[in-house]
Amino acid sequence: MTKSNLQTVPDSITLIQRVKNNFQESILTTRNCMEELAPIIAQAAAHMSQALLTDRKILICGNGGSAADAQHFSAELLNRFERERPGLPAIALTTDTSTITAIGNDYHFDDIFSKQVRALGQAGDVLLGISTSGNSRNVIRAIEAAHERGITCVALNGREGGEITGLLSGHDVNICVPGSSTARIQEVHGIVIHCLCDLIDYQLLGQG
Ligand SMILES: O=C(CO)[C@@H](O)[C@H](O)[C@H](O)[C@H](O)COP(=O)(O)O
Ligand SMILES: [Zn+2]
Repeated sequence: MTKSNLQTVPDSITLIQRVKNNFQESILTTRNCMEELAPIIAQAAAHMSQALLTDRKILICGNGGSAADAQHFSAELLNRFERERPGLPAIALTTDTSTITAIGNDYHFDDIFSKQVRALGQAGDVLLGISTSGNSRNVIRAIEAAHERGITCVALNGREGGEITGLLSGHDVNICVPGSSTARIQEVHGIVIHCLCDLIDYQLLGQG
């Protein structure tokens, strides 16, 4: 973008008001789904704790900001959250550029997660698939691959849940954040991820 493409810089009052609008929307989106999502998040955390207590693991995938969320969650599990504890087995399927580029190049970008799920997943693991639209093909394929392997799926999605919602079955859990803004949905996803960490630690270690 060149300088001539730029609009005149708005005054700081306008900028401050925009910041406040962002905060306001984020607060509303979060408040609107708290009651509805709390029991669903608890259910997802129970599946994850059960997997971890039986020597299974958590696999996580998503694109863009959700790839960052996948890595955020795996880091909290592998290292620690708020309390001292041994590391917990979790793999963000978004990090190995050699694997991702090889699969994307030789097969299709839609397969970058599903091939890893088939290679690494075991029955009893949990897959956390993150997508604000619920329509990302590579996350959809990862869920299909997880089902083939007897892996429980937790979908962390948004809007009306997209295609992913229709794919879920059995013990799968659908954590769907209503709203139309990807950014606002992602902000709630951040809280959900920290709730999952908190509940997993509580179920594994008891009251801190
Ligand atoms: O973080 C953002 C937007 O806030 C973007 O990087 C966003 O995650 C990407 O456009 C993703 O590809 C969107 O995918 P999804 O959430 O619909 O599955
Ligand atoms: Zn983002």
